[in-house]
Amino acid sequence: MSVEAIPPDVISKPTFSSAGNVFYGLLVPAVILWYIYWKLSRRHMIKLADKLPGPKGWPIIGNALEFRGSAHEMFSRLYKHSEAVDSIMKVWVGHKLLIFLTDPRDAEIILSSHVHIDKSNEYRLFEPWLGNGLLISTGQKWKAHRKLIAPTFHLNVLKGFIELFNVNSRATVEKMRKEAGKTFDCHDYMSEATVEILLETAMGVSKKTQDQSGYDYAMAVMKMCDILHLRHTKIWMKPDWIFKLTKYGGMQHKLLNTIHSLTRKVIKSKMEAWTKGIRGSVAEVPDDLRIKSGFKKEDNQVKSVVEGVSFGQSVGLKDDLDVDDNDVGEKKRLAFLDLMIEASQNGVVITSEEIREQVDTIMFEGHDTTAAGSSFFLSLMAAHPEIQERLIREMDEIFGDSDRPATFADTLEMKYLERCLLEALRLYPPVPIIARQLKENVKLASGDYELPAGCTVVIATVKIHRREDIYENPTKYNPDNFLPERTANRHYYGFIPFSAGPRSCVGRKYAMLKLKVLLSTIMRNFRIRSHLSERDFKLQGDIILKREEGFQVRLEPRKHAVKI
Ligand code: HEM
Repeated sequence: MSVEAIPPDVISKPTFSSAGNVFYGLLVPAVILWYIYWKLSRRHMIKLADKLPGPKGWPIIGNALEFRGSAHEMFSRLYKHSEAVDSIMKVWVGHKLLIFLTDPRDAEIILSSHVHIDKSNEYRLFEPWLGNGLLISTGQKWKAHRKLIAPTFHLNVLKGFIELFNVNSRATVEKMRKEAGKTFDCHDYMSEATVEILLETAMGVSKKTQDQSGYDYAMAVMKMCDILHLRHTKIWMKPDWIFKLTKYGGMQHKLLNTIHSLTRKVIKSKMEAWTKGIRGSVAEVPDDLRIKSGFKKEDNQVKSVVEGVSFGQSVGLKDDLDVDDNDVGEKKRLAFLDLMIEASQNGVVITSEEIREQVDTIMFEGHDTTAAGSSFFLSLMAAHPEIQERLIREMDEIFGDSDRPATFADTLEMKYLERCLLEALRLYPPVPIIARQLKENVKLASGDYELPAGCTVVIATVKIHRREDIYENPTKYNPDNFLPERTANRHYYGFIPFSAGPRSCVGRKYAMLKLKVLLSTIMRNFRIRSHLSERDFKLQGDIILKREEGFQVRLEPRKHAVKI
């Protein structure tokens, strides 16, 4: 029979099925061989992991199916599993071993160490965005840059930002006033405000000279976080070559253009000012505000121990942000981007590419975290009217009917606001987990467990903050949890919204001071209302903790509103 005589469908079928057979015939043994090789090469890790509690998984994929569904579903599922175990839980995601820790004594072993400071592999996905900036760098580079950057967030630098915190907080109140009476998502306003405040303080440029608004930047960051979260939780999205083929690869490319174009403009405009001999922020402070808010001598006389307690840190435990003023020479007391540029002029300490990476890092870490923290704070005020009334009384005691801007001394008087804020960061820590890659085995303090080298250890801050043995009635929003007598004997690692130890947050004092000025300005002008209670919060354990349904609130202008 000639080939032409065979009908086409008869020819194509066996050809296709034989190619498929060959493919599957090779794939299945390849996967089995890889699995055997992996089991043998990781037998030490697997042996130690077998002794740890955790949900049962499947061969090869492990517990990867736990990470299906929306960010809220994933968060709730993992949270539920963690309730079935004591203070440690292992999860296999394919061949990756994640170990969640929820005991403050174990968190201390990891976070206080100078050995376990390497970020886990998951942070690698941030590289196209943040390069090798402070958040993900390691070794000598991290050490040198941390030493350079930490002093730029010293309290003496921050006190110089108070006027700009006020100017921007008032502008935010003015924008929000348009929403009075309507239900809206306050997170959008908080994001824009925190980006613009960073531009005008740490970066020292005027938000007016940036033709792209802080809002566009903040929205691009939010979408980037969604993509990164997707890649963290869906194992097939991890290899770069697969990711680039998906629609998300193209989206990431566009979002990074928006993000990097803002940071490039910021650096360019700062460099121009620098070459003209201008140091410090070029942002405008209206004359009347400058005169009224001018520095009081006593602001500078606040002892660092008061500042230590006031900023939510335990007395006696100091880190590189708590250096005495005498240790920080006059020259070093420059704001972040001023100092970066000065250092780069000397050539050796930091290159211009490294400056770009650090600016991207500070812009991201400095705005999304505080936007989430302030949005949770406002949502909680709406959900707890009696707490809100007490806070408003404190505002009235400090400011009376006056529309004067807040001074640094005022922020120290905001004791109840501080407690409300710390309690918001306890129940809803903007960074809900912290992950590290272990280079060596680690014995835990909470039980007879040993973590194997090579695993990813995840400090579950959000769970530590809700432990019954640390907080009475732990899921209740109760600002009195931060009364001095209650914090005095608490385990230091029982409250770690800013992490702790050598890789703790460099921006924590900046964050607290800025939030006090921003939130007090809002509370002097509005009462916050909502039809939702705290039980309705659907948490989304993204890179940054958020509410899936958005931060819906309604504003009720107060009688003695601050005049703008
Ligand atoms: C409420 C606000 C904030 C919270 C809850 C927060 C929380 C944290 C946490 C938990 C870490 C450790 C992350 C990890 O190890 O994976 C961290 C690191 C960091 N934060 Fe913040 N942060 C806040 C605000 C800020 C601000 C305002 C800035 C800068 C202006 C900032 C800059 C950084 C940087 C650069 C790091 C990396 C430090 C290092 O690895 O040496 N953060 N932050």
